[in-house]
Amino acid sequence: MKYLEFIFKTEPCSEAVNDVLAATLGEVGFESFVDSESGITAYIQQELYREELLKASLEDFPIENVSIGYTWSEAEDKDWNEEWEKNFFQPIVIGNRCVIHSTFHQDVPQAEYDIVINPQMAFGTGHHETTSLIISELLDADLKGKTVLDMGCGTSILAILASMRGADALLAVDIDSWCVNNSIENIALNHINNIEVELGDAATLNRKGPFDVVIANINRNILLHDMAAYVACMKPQAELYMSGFYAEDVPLIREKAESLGLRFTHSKSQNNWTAVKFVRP
Ligand SMILES: C[S@@+](CC[C@H](N)C(=O)[O-])C[C@H]1O[C@@H](n2cnc3c(N)ncnc32)[C@H](O)[C@@H]1O
Repeated sequence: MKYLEFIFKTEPCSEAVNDVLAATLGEVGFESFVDSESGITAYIQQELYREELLKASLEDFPIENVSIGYTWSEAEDKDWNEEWEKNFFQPIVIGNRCVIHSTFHQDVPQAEYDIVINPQMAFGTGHHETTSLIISELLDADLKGKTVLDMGCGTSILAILASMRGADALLAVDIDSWCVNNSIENIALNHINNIEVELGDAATLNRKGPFDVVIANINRNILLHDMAAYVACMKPQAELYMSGFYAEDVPLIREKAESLGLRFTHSKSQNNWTAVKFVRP
């Protein structure tokens, strides 16, 4: 999947301005944000980019007297891979119980659950708040013998942990063929044999399941759009864990989930990124 890299310059360049800019960009399809000295760098899937939406959102920027300029270019696939390996991906321990590392790491800390992944271009090393929040939820959940759907699986890190915690008959789905291939590789690296991987989106869920647990760490707009399809393949008493949005988006997510008959259990946040849990009564 091709990504575009946007370098935004903000004036004044403050943390508050850059946080609001990241939230604004998230609403028009941008996925990841890196702070820089003069603003932020943000990434969007090429096919999701709409110039008119970006311009309209910047015109409506909610803080007054801020000027925002940008340049963009195509992000090279191979650079992402190298960047991850060189700069970003260090072993991480979550909840003192789950370590995530790659095959190239030495001196990996010991933990109850040891997940090895080669992320390449797929999202999901445990370093992003949204992944870490869902991992914490899965460490608390009773997954023994449960059927699990991992929507937007990325590296399949969440499905792999769910399988290690006793879940059975898991399905991992991603819209990006890079993620599907990477998931297959990671599942094999962890010697797991009960996760199926499929390329697709919510449309592929027709007649799948029903599942005891559904996980979806994607983004606010896709969750709002696809939540009905997730609920349609949940058993009674099934749990739905979602992340990929900010604390201020919870009322919207909750309103949608409750309109589909789900019961809100709780939400948890890290650096304003938020995960929620719902149950189907
Ligand atoms: C934020 S990443 C989460 C990856 C991993 N589950 C984790 O928690 O680290 C979101 C993933 O959702 C995938 N995705 C985006 N839109 C999707 C859709 N409509 N249906 C399924 N997957 C989608 C992306 O390709 C990406 O791999």
